[in-house]
Amino acid sequence: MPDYPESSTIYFYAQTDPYAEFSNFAPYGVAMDDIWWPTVEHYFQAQKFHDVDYREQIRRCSKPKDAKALGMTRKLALREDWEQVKDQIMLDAVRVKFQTHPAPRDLLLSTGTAEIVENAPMDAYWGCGLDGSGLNKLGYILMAVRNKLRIE
Ligand SMILES: Nc1nc(O)c(N)c(N[C@@H]2O[C@H](COP(=O)(O)O)[C@@H](O)[C@H]2O)n1
Repeated sequence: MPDYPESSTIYFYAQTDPYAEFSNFAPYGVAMDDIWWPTVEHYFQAQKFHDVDYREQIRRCSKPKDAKALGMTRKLALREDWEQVKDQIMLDAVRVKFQTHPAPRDLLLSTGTAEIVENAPMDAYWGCGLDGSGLNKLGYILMAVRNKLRIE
């Protein structure tokens, strides 16, 4: 594994690009409260809703992009506390993913102290957005999980 100088930045996004393992769309399942979710994306999108049947419909999607599409619907009400809980939900699921699967964990640890950025053009909250000025919340979560894995 290469070493990364402290100043380098690692970008990830599509499943065909380097570091695709860092994406929530990557095929690494997570067990959350004894339920298995095919990807972090499936779990995250389902948590937007209280409706148990709809959550299960999302869990059963064959592709993460389909899970995301179901999560984007506003035909069903979002849980009222979503804005307050979504960061913690994401952190918990991403942490479980990297605790569960050695391949993405080893890749994450190999990045040293490099900055990690989700290069998502349409997402200025979890990613850096079109002009790079987005909040990159998922990148910060990955860096926090990396720190935690190091001390575990
Ligand atoms: N691969 C991919 N495609 C997109 O279109 C995306 N927006 C993302 N980013 C991920 O989307 C999730 C956030 O969804 P919400 O907008 O909050 O419903 C989150 O997993 C981002 O990492 N990725």
